[in-house]
Amino acid sequence: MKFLIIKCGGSIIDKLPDNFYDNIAAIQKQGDWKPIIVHGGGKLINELLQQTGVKAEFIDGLRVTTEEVLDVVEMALSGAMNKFLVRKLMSRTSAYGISGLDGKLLYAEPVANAAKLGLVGTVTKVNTALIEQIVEQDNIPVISPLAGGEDDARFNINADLAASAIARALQAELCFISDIPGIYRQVDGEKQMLTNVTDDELKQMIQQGLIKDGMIPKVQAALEALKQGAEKVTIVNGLAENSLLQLVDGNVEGTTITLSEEAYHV
Ligand SMILES: Nc1ncnc2c1ncn2[C@@H]1O[C@H](COP(=O)(O)OP(=O)(O)O)[C@@H](O)[C@H]1O
Ligand SMILES: CC(=O)N[C@@H](CCC(=O)OP(=O)(O)O)C(=O)O
Repeated sequence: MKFLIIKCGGSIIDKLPDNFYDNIAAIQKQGDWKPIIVHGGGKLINELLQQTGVKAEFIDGLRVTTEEVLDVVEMALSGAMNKFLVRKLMSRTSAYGISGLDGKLLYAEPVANAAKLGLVGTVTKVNTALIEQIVEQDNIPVISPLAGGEDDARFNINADLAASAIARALQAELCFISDIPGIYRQVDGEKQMLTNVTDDELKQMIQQGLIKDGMIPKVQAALEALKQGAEKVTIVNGLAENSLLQLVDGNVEGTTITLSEEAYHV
């Protein structure tokens, strides 16, 4: 079974065209690939926090998470965002919404700098059997990035990193759908969209400050997947017509991230 992890960012979910969901259903029907959705919802979390007067702070693209913030994160991700996506797919095929907390789908430990980030976790275990069971029953799993932990702990997981952990555990292909059509390099005010980029180039771009904010965990997630054997990770323009069907046909409209030549020869 070949799995395709499609990570949908909260920045774009409300703008994705019907054709995007049609493509997911078509891919499932074709049968070569088993699509799995992992979603974020950062934008909605920000809006809800703003309404309650809590300030949203980020360190390198990760949200500083207190218990109070985590209540909102859980409500937004495992509630509204998850069910929105399930409904979109239900009219085309069968989908099963599940939080990473349920059935220990995602198990995490506190992140290294928990002193600053609070209740943010690093995924240490993925219940692949549970995901496979959902897929075998012809459901598309729709996963929200919350995780359980020791005792009754719960963690906020950046959705890009959750998608990468799931992709690694299932040896799956990973693609990101975000509010940008790909990774760009901005030099002297001019934006250049990159069709192909290597891990070395990305590391350099982070150092140069050319990759910022939410793109940092996305790139980190991509590099982790590549290190663990993924051939390529893509950032796909979800607004383009038939973007996902083109992806499974090997034509990416967006950015393809691969390991550098040197890395292949290590
Ligand atoms: N070099 C870059 N190329 C593309 N996007 C970048 C880059 N550096 C920073 N970004 C930012 O990353 C954002 C995408 O991350 P994020 O807002 O977390 O989206 P999502 O909700 O899809 O995960 C873009 O909207 C853009 O502002
Ligand atoms: C730890 C952390 O940053 N968690 C994220 C989880 C949601 C997310 O990643 O949503 P996007 O994919 O829309 O960015 C957050 O609280 O915003």
